[in-house]
Amino acid sequence: MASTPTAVVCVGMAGSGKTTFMQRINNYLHVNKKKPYVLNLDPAVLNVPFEPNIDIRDSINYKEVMKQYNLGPNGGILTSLNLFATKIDQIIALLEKRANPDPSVKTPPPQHFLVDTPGQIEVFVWSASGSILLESLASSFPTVIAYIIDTPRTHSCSTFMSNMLYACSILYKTKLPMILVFNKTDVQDADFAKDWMTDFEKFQEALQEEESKGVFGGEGFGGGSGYMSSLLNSMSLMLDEFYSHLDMVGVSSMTGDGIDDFFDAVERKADEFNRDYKPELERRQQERQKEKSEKRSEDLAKVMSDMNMERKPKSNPADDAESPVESSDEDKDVKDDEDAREADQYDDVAPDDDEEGLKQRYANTLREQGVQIDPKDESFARFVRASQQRPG
Ligand SMILES: Nc1nc2c(ncn2[C@@H]2O[C@H](COP(=O)(O)OP(=O)(O)OP(=O)(O)O)[C@@H](O)[C@H]2O)c(=O)[nH]1
Repeated sequence: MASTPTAVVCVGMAGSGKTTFMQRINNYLHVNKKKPYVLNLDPAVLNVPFEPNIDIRDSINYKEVMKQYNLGPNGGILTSLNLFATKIDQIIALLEKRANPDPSVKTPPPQHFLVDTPGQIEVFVWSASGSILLESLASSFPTVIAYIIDTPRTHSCSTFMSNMLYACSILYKTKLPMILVFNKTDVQDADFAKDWMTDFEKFQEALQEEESKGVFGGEGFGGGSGYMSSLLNSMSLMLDEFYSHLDMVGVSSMTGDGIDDFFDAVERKADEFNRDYKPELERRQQERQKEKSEKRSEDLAKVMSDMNMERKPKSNPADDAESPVESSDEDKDVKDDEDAREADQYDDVAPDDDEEGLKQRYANTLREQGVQIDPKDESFARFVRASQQRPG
């Protein structure tokens, strides 16, 4: 039986090598005769070095969105994603069709959906449309986040910690299994990262070394403060639990090194998704459904109670007092109703005013404004009309 394809969503900071990594894994799967299905969700990318099956740029013109909505680059990407998210049902239907093709179709279904996302990581991860896209994917397929990290730029303790905190925030936001992909290992080996993630003391040693050399903060920041290093120390302790939920791999998108390890990690994370995340996802969906239906019943109850109030028969004066302006007495003339409604717009009567009292108040007000009117002969609507025609 064909297994359900796994969706691999690549996120990472601008320049971390996401697109190059996508190209590499796409190529790897083609070579291994496991042709993937590829989605590009970056509306602003000029050239994609692979052939996406679904491309946001085919349906959304990012430059036109910026022009029409008068937006800057980030607003343009966000709005494009929002517009694209409105089509998510069609996209998922298409992916499901790909995953379960007609038996007459010769080509085997893909085992992976590869998803490239915008370089502005926060636009995707923290936007409503990003959540909709991820949740919709995860409701249908095992979904794994590949967080791409620029290894040479993460070599100092503080940049490493910043990156880990970002990854942590993505994990808690998406609630999906995550693989940390330390990219560009042809330039900088990722062993240091593995050490720091598995051995707290090694991270502390590196921290002390950076401090003693005066290169704390890396890349020319120099110095640092005692406060910063103790903060980093505590954070690395706190992140210990977070690291235990992650898989990390070192790869080079340039040379292809480590890509086997990456797909091993994808398999492990897909199993983890089915075992741990899926039940949780289903529980959350059921909870949301329950909340929705409770809210609907609450709203319905409110509407019903409002209707009851309005529909109270005018059988005794006490009822009249409750609804001074509008009366839905079945026998009442429609014209009267219209008059009452018209007057209602201008009315700020206290709940215990009766109709006569209301007329009198209008008459008094109009008289004060110099309009002479006999309240006994006039409907509310005429009062209102008169008030609109009042002198001055
Ligand atoms: N040496 C080396 N360079 C890499 C590797 N992967 C990517 N690069 C380079 O890193 C730069 C950024 O790569 P991209 O793939 O465009 O990065 P991106 O994250 O998609 O960038 P955005 O489109 O801005 O989000 C390019 O110059 C790549 O050639 C790698 O494994 N090794």
